[in-house]
Amino acid sequence: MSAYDYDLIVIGSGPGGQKAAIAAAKLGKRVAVVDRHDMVGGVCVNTGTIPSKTLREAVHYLTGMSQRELYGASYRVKQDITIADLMARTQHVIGREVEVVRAQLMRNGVHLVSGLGRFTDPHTVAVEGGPRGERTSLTGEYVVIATGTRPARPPEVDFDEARVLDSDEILSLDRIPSSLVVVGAGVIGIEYASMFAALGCRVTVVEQRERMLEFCDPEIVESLKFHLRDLAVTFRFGEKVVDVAVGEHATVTSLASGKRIPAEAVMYSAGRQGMTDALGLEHAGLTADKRGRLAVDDHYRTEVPHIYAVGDVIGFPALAATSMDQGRLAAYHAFGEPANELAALQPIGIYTIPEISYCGATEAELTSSSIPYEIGTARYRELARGQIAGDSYGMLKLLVSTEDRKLLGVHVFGTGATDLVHIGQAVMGCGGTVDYLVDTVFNYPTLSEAYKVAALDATNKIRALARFTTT
Ligand SMILES: Cc1cc2nc3c(=O)[nH]c(=O)nc-3n(C[C@H](O)[C@H](O)[C@H](O)COP(=O)(O)OP(=O)(O)OC[C@H]3O[C@@H](n4cnc5c(N)ncnc54)[C@H](O)[C@@H]3O)c2cc1C
Ligand SMILES: NC(=O)c1ccc[n+]([C@@H]2O[C@H](COP(=O)([O-])OP(=O)(O)OC[C@H]3O[C@@H](n4cnc5c(N)ncnc54)[C@H](O)[C@@H]3O)[C@@H](O)[C@H]2O)c1
Repeated sequence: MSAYDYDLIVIGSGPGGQKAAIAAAKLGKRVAVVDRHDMVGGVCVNTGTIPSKTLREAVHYLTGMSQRELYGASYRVKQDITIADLMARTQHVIGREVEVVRAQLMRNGVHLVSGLGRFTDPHTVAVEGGPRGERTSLTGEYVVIATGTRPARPPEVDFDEARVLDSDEILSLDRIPSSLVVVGAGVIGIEYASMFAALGCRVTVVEQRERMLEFCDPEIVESLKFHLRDLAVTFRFGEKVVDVAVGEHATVTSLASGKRIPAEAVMYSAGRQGMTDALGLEHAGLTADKRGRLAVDDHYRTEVPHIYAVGDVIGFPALAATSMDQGRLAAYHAFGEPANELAALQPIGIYTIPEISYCGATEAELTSSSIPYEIGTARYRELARGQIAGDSYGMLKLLVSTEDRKLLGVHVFGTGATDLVHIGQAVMGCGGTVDYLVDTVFNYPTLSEAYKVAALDATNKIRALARFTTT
């Protein structure tokens, strides 16, 4: 008989928490997951990834954006798109996803305990605030903290849930604003900026840094900026917001440079804060940094060996995909189950309109490491599938080692980018060369054919160089 109620208590039911719980349950362990009744599935399902990606899909479909190349600039699936049109799809998908999470936990015998968890000692979690106000206390041999993050709110800004909003509240807007200031050009800011711009809203993006999405390929970021400017987005880089004044019908955002920007609404997407302040960390022997994040070792173990932390609460890369694997690996480590480390090669997908995705090295990284490479490019407009889909701006770029012809990086912009990237990831993961892509037959007409076109482009350039060198 164990001295504890559970072998594992997981705090937070987002991607990290879910996978930690299910991995432990599959090993025959007794597991409880604690989360608020209305947050099953975490930030991912309720306020973050799933709503934003469904909203994007609804915007993309209803605005007819992807078909305008074929049917003209005035093409729309629906003339007056309302917030209700957009939210109907979003709420439907959230509801389904919550059910999927509940069913998966239930059929694996994981107990879902409603409320907020707080340590009272290193092995005990008190749970308060269930739907009927119940309180309970659970003990566990191991604990996984997967409490994620919430939007960071600068203290000097008055968020009013109507005109000055964070990225959670943007989902409860009661109408599509005619103009919007987006503060912060991180991934969240740019994804929402592109959605509102596609809806015909005049968007101004204010970013204190000189550039946006610095980790991406600059050529692709330029293409995105070009597209967004074309949709009436204004960028203010190197500018800091110092004040937001709210009137009855509008807001005015003041920048440190003295500029003032009127807009119907303002959305803050200026980073996120770890959800650790209400966890009673002091009773567990833990401390968080000033952004609420917890430090872990290579096995996701905190400084208290039986307490693990996974997902956004441990910081970079703060993605749903990585959080899931961290949760699984934490549970395996706790219960001594052998597991491989995660592959170092991880993709990035940015669901702007149009979307961006990449995997592997960027040109800047290769240049600074003095690794010689050649570029192979395919433009969607030269692919039959690109023409059929009406995507004339998309592109795929391969970075190929001129020394051993290995694929070093793949960067995609346009339709299907976040799926297409995985072909390049698989080739790179297996140490493949550009010749594999040249020698492989792709379905025709597909966007995947871009790999072949880009591979031929790269090999033509490498051959030209080889001929020059040998003559
Ligand atoms: C707008 C937006 C868009 C995003 N888009 C993408 C994307 O396209 N792709 C991608 O990979 N990632 C995306 N992300 C990031 C992704 O959502 C996160 O990486 C992921 O949700 C983190 O998972 P997690 O396991 O840390 O838990 P989270 O999903 O953050 O959930 C944490 C859970 O813990 C609960 N919790 C907190 N404190 C307590 C407590 N004391 N007791 C009990 N429960 C508690 C919360 O209620 C919440 O349900 C996006 C995020 C946002 C905000
Ligand atoms: N597609 C995806 O994978 C996806 C989508 C959305 C979110 N996410 C995750 O969510 C995390 C958080 O995203 P985020 O965009 O909120 O955070 P972020 O920290 O990446 O970006 C915030 C930006 O706001 C700027 N900023 C802060 N204060 C400002 C001010 N006063 N004036 C002007 N600019 C200011 C910062 O310089 C920064 O560039 C990301 O790191 C990412 O991991 C991923």
